[in-house]
Amino acid sequence: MASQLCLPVSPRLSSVKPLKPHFGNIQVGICVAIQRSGGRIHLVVVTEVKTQNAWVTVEWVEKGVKKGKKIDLEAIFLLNPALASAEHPTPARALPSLSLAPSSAIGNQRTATRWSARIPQKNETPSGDSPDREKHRRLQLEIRAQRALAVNTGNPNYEIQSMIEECRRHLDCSQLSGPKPLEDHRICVCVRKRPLNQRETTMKDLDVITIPSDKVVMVHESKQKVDLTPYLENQTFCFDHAFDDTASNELVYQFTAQPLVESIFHKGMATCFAYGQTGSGKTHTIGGAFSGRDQDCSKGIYAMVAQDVFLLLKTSACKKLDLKVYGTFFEIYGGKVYDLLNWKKTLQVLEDGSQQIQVVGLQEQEKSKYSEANGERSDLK
Ligand SMILES: Nc1ncnc2c1ncn2[C@@H]1O[C@H](COP(=O)(O)OP(=O)(O)OP(=O)(O)O)[C@@H](O)[C@H]1O
Repeated sequence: MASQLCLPVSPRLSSVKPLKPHFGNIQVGICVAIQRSGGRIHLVVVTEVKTQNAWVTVEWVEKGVKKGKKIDLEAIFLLNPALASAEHPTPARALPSLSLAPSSAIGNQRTATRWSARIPQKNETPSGDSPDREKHRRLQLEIRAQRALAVNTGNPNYEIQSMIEECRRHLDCSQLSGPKPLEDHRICVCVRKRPLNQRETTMKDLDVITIPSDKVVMVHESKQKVDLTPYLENQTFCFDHAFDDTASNELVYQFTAQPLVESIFHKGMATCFAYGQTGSGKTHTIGGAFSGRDQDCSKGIYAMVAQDVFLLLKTSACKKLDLKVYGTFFEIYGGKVYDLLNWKKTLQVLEDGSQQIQVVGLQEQEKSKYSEANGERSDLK
């Protein structure tokens, strides 16, 4: 069984020079596995071969930064025995290697030069190791190659996406915890990341947002150095709460609108609104998730607020106060205001004698239970 691994290489790595025979199949531009001092094995690209000194220079990108290292030939052959020629016998403790050769897909020097890697066939077991260990290593290499293939094939954003993933792997997540309840702020600003949708995933759009903690949003920006080496610039922004793309509407509600509901039962005034560019998830959050054209209104913040309002009304403290719930519903669209409970009647917004903004003539409806309040919105959808 043979697998193909495609890796993009940097601009300076594209020329392929044939080497003297005792260097085996090592040549500039190929990918080889190396072992770092910490024991981690990863793929790098050969950028220079020093025939006199028997070492090669390799490069790779880590945390968005290009790194390089000189490596002894012996160490390369140890991890990549298939690259060793007959004049350079494979060391006894050789690992199964990726047998690498430039693929035919060589195009634009800077971005499209690719290298293919072949996982050794089952009967190509290098000598010295037990069959079990050998099998395990081959499996690991195969998994790694397949993962790289899955991410890399045909993805023009592969290099920058890898940098973002590398950055995420190295983020200090030690302070990560679930969101904590709101402190007593008069204004609370929260941000929610929505997942990439089907179209964005198909187009292999970049996921440039990371939520490293419950209050921080990180935006990854792809930049280029003067020598055209790509690198990441990460901007961080702090908010009262930051929700990642796995957060549910319930969680968002719990840490945003729910404390406001409680405050209105203590003579407070509260406003909650969603703000964001089109398609960012305001309707999903406030109104509920869509399944095709149907919206599950019970999973939206509107419904959760209504539910809690009527629950709190039933508590003995509120019953004594004989409180009533009224709803109004209007839309601001194209600079005009429409009353959604009164056949979209156009309304005027004016300031009253005490400098309060009023939507003049807005219809108020009394609601006595949750289903009425919730049904009201569904009818209008
Ligand atoms: N957190 C999320 N999880 C899953 N899907 C989401 C999420 N947020 C948004 N979506 C999906 O993204 C799409 C756009 O979301 P939505 O319609 O809520 O955006 P919007 O901000 O209301 O856009 P507009 O301003 O154009 O009305 C919808 O298909 C929605 O189901």
